[in-house]
Amino acid sequence: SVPVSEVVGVEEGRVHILPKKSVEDTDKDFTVFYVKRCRSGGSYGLLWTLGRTQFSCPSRVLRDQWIKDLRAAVKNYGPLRPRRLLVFINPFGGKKKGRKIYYSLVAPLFELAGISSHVIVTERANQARDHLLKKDLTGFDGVVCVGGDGMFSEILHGLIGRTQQEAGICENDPSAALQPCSLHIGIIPAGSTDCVCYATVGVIDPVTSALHIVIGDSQPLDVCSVHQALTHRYSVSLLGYGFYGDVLAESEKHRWMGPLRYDFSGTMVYLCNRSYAGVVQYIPADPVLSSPRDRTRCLSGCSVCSRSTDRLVRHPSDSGSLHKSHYGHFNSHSEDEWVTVEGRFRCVSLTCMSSSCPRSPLGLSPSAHLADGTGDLILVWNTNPLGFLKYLYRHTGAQDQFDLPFVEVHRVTAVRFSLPSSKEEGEYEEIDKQKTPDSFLCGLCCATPPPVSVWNCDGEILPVTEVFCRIHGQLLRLYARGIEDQARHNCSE
Ligand SMILES: CCCCCCCCCCCCC/C=C/[C@@H](O)[C@H](CO)NC(=O)CCCCCCCCCCCCCCC
Ligand SMILES: Nc1ncnc2c1ncn2[C@@H]1O[C@H](COP(=O)(O)OP(=O)(O)OP(=O)(O)O)[C@@H](O)[C@H]1O
Ligand SMILES: [Ca+2]
Repeated sequence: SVPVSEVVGVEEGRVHILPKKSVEDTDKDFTVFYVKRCRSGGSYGLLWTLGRTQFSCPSRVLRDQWIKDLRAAVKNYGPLRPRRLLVFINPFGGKKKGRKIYYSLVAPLFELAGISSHVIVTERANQARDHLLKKDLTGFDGVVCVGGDGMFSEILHGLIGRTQQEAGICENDPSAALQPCSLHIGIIPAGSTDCVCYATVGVIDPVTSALHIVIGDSQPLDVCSVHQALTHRYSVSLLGYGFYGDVLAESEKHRWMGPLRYDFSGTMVYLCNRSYAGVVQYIPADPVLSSPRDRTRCLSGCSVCSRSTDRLVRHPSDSGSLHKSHYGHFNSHSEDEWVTVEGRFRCVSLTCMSSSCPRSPLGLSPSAHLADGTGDLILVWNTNPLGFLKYLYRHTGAQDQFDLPFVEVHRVTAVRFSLPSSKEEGEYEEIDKQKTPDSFLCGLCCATPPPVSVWNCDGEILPVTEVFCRIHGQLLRLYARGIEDQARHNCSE
């Protein structure tokens, strides 16, 4: 059996869609297309492909009746199925195959499902963000991003910005309760790093992602806002200072290497053996609800995330509406709720989700949740080179990277990072001014290592040191359903 919610389309005759469309127009046949699951070699989640079954009826009348009823059933069962989508393709992302991926694998599925799309192939960086901020978006049910994490970040900033503009909310105000976005985002992976796709679907596969869009799956997602002075950025996968900031800054110099630049830069930065002084403050999340060390995984239908949705609905300040952040009373946090730690760190990372990716199949924080309104703060204190290598290496397998004496992980709702006050006032500011991306690292020959790092915000450099971050529960919705548990589904190999 196939659940009606997973039927993609019903066509007259004997029809094939992928890899190429062909129609044999017969009077008594019809073809049903649906989601078919298969195991994915190596990845954590399940691959979805387009299944098809042909039916033959004794008469044309009966065939037409079947088609009509099936189509009506599909329509009734899919309240969130998109009808009209705005699609942005980054033609230069990853292996520059965005256009081909969209037109050969995704567009035919949209057509089969009766979805109309307005496609924009971008001509410059930030075009998609600017479009979402300024242009008319009436009539669209969602936005599709064909590209990698960088392109997703554009869509994220455009959509959150537009939603706040329309709601009259000031994004630069760290205490503002941000308005959740009403348009869904679909990610068709076509970049060199597709971490958000991997962490929300479990595989990097355009057809799987397109099918999640077609059937109108909905996965809420926590977003971290990062504030400094009067600027703000958003992050979903990694906000990292120290090692991850340095790796990103170094990798910008080696763009020509493609995705390999992260391994190269990672090795270089590792060999530089740096640590940075800082003061980290955080507001712990309610420990009764979950813990980053509880060894659970946020999978499709996750109960921790569902309870968080319930909290959103029940919260008295939210007037029973899902479309309001449950951190509306942020200002009511008194200073004594903040926990403060100070010292030298190899890295300070904050992630709203597990951030699993092919490089690290369980992710930066394997038990983090996609939509629980919290983030995991990982503090790696300064340690010897071998210890830090052990920490990094544990990301590649199932060994617990938090079970090390110099690593701490906290589930939090807000984080502040600042420089220790013992330093002469203004000293760091001076250093900040001198720092340019080119002189930031000079390989292994550095005589005087820089005293400050930069922040890596989902793969983009934030050239600031002191930040204030807040997790906004379920600010976004993706056309996804989280990682499906392989054990709960029958699937072909
Ligand atoms: C010994 C093996 C160590 C393997 C360590 C693997 C740790 C992997 C953790 C990955 C976390 C990814 C989080 C996602 C971030 C994305 O929003 C962002 C945008 O795409 N990506 C990056 O910033 C890109 C950040 C990329 C960071 C890659 C770090 C690679 C480290 C390699 C270290 C080698 C040391 C070798 C010493 C001999
Ligand atoms: N037409 C364009 N020309 C140049 N840059 C673009 C264009 N469209 C989008 N971009 C930018 O390209 C950057 C990288 O895009 P994307 O994430 O899709 O690919 P990627 O190969 O995974 O990149 P990276 O690994 O560098 O993050 C994004 O930050 C986006 O703003
Ligand atoms: Ca979370």
